[in-house]
Amino acid sequence: MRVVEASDLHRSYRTRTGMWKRERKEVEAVRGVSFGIDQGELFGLLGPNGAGKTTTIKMLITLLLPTGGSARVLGHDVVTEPREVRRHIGYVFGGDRGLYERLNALDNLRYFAELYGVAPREQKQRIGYLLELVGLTGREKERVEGFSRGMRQRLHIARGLLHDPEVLFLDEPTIGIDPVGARELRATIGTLKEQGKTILLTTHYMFEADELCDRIAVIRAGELVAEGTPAVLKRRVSNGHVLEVETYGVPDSALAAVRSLAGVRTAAVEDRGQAQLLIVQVEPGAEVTSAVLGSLREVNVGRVSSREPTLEDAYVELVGGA
Ligand SMILES: Nc1ncnc2c1ncn2[C@@H]1O[C@H](COP(=O)(O)OP(=O)(O)OP(=O)(O)O)[C@@H](O)[C@H]1O
Repeated sequence: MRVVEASDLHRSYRTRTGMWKRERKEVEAVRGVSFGIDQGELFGLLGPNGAGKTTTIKMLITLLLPTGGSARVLGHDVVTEPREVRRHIGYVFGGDRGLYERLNALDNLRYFAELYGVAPREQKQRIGYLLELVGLTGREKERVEGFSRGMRQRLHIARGLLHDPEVLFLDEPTIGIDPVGARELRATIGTLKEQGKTILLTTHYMFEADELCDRIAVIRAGELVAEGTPAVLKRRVSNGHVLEVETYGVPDSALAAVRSLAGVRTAAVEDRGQAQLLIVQVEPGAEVTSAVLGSLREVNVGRVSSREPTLEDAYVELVGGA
């Protein structure tokens, strides 16, 4: 049995637009999404803004009813058995709402432990353990209003784990957190996985997904466009290599010339301070370096390098144009 199973999930929203002449509009946020997550797996759901990730998660955690299709968590239907589903899941949304600012961390956790029905005699030990897990031991007597974003986010995770759920939904948990804090949070997520939790994670950081996820699904405009391990996605989309050329002012004609070369799959330009980076996805087995440099004869060229494709390259190719 799969721990999380989404079958042809649909969700549309009715919205009203216009101040005077009110028009009803229907937005199809999720259009037939299916996937499964196995016990102990860390599954990543990736996609651009507005792709339907949060809407999908909200249906799985029983906060939103599907308008079509179905989903089960640990065998329980999210529509007909929401209480059973909630008993076994925890969720953490990025951002810093949902904590009591005037209370300290410990009292926040005590309050939510009570709310989630954690037995009184277990509360003390459980809260102590979670404070340790998220690295807030020693800060628990401080009011949340003085906490940094990273500390709040760690407290959110502790809150989501109070009732020791088997399945965790983490929606952009590292958003807005500094690199050191984000790294610590990733380590915490890794620990949870080692403990056997089944986790669904969304993130906009591709290296994070690559580092943490066993399997990834990419969603675009409400539909899944790819699914597989990070390695498979990288190979499936970009089984060649990537050539990077540092340049200073690439005219469109030169870019077009590079794109039309045999062996070049795609080429794009990214700004890097004063310079620009020309990123060329190369077909497997093709050798295009001298031809690319030939197309750039009129252009000031800096460092030239070749590298393996990253998950971000694969992602950009998958959702390109979204
Ligand atoms: N309550 C709502 N009412 C109307 N439309 C909504 C509502 N919530 C989401 N949408 C729309 O549904 C679509 C999917 O939104 P959703 O929040 O699921 O995307 P997302 O992939 O989580 O995006 P992000 O990466 O920005 O968080 C978007 O077009 C959004 O505008």
